[in-house]
Amino acid sequence: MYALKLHDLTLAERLADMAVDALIDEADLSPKPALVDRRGNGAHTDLHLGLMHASALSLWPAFKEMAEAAVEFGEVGLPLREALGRIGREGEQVMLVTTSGVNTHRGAIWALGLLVAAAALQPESCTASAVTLRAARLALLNDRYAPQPLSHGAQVAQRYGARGAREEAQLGFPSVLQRGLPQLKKSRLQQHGEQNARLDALLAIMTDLADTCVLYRAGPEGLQAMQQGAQAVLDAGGSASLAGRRQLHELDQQLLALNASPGGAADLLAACLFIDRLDGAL
Ligand SMILES: CC(C)(COP(=O)(O)OP(=O)(O)OC[C@H]1O[C@@H](n2cnc3c(N)ncnc32)[C@H](O)[C@@H]1O)[C@@H](O)C(=O)NCCC(=O)NCCS
Ligand SMILES: Nc1ncnc2c1ncn2[C@@H]1O[C@H](COP(=O)(O)OP(=O)(O)OP(=O)(O)O)[C@@H](O)[C@H]1O
Repeated sequence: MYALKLHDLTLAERLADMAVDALIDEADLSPKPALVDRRGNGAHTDLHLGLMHASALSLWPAFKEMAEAAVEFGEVGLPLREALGRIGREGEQVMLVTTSGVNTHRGAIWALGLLVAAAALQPESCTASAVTLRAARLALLNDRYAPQPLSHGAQVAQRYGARGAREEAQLGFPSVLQRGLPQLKKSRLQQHGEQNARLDALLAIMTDLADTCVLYRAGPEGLQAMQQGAQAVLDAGGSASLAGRRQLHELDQQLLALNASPGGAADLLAACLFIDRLDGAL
């Protein structure tokens, strides 16, 4: 009887494992303000934790296929970009079948798909800055086959001129590189515990993000409440401190009252956890 060893997995399989792990860790992290977590559904009537897990697992083949496409094409270019677009759209259909039509991970497929492909292109060069730069170069290419639906993100981009998921990737994930990852490392160094460090990373992302989920559901008022409330938690000492926890509870209540779920920030936390694990892992 042989046990399957980690290094028996292909590069694409290991990257798909890491992407799904990041999604499950994000979903499980609690207490996240107004998001689905171990406590409940947050501001979502149509989501729950089991659905987030099932959705994350259903995306494993899509992430694997994206990594395989990157290995096959071997360089950043339109053929790879358009293959990723096709696989991403197919992954979205699998997600929607799994969830009976509910959007659980649309933004996550986009962000993690690009990052998985960027990692597979050059596994020996997977520092945070190297992998986000390659992901940005992929995101900048125009997929000729992408449909142009009037998505929630497109609607608030028109209404408020907000920078959404596409631009965040095209800029090389500044919310992850400049906010999430530094805060994750800082809170770990302060011995705040891994769960608190991850919550602090999510809050750091929320302080500055134009989260189009929040803008669509609650307008600029909701976005301001999210950004300022997240900053208040960090200023009070972060999620590991009692004062920070009180602020976090207040932020949760405020965002729930506004129906303002920061789904974009949650996706970027998953991206942050993925990148954090990538460095030196391949
Ligand atoms: C670019 C995407 C995310 C569409 O973006 P758009 O803003 O138009 O759509 P939508 O309103 O549905 O929002 C997408 C999701 O992004 C997340 N998000 C919201 N705000 C932000 C933000 N500022 N930064 C990052 N993510 C965000 C949220 O989870 C949101 O639900 C993507 O779905 C897409 O275009 N896919 C096409 C298929 C493709 O090319 N796939 C490639 C896979 S690598
Ligand atoms: N833990 C989480 N809880 C809730 N949303 C999350 C979580 N993690 C990631 N998300 C992201 O949030 C998005 C879902 O948010 P939302 O329901 O506002 O999207 P929508 O489909 O645009 O809006 P609506 O629900 O109004 O139809 C998904 O794209 C998903 O990637």
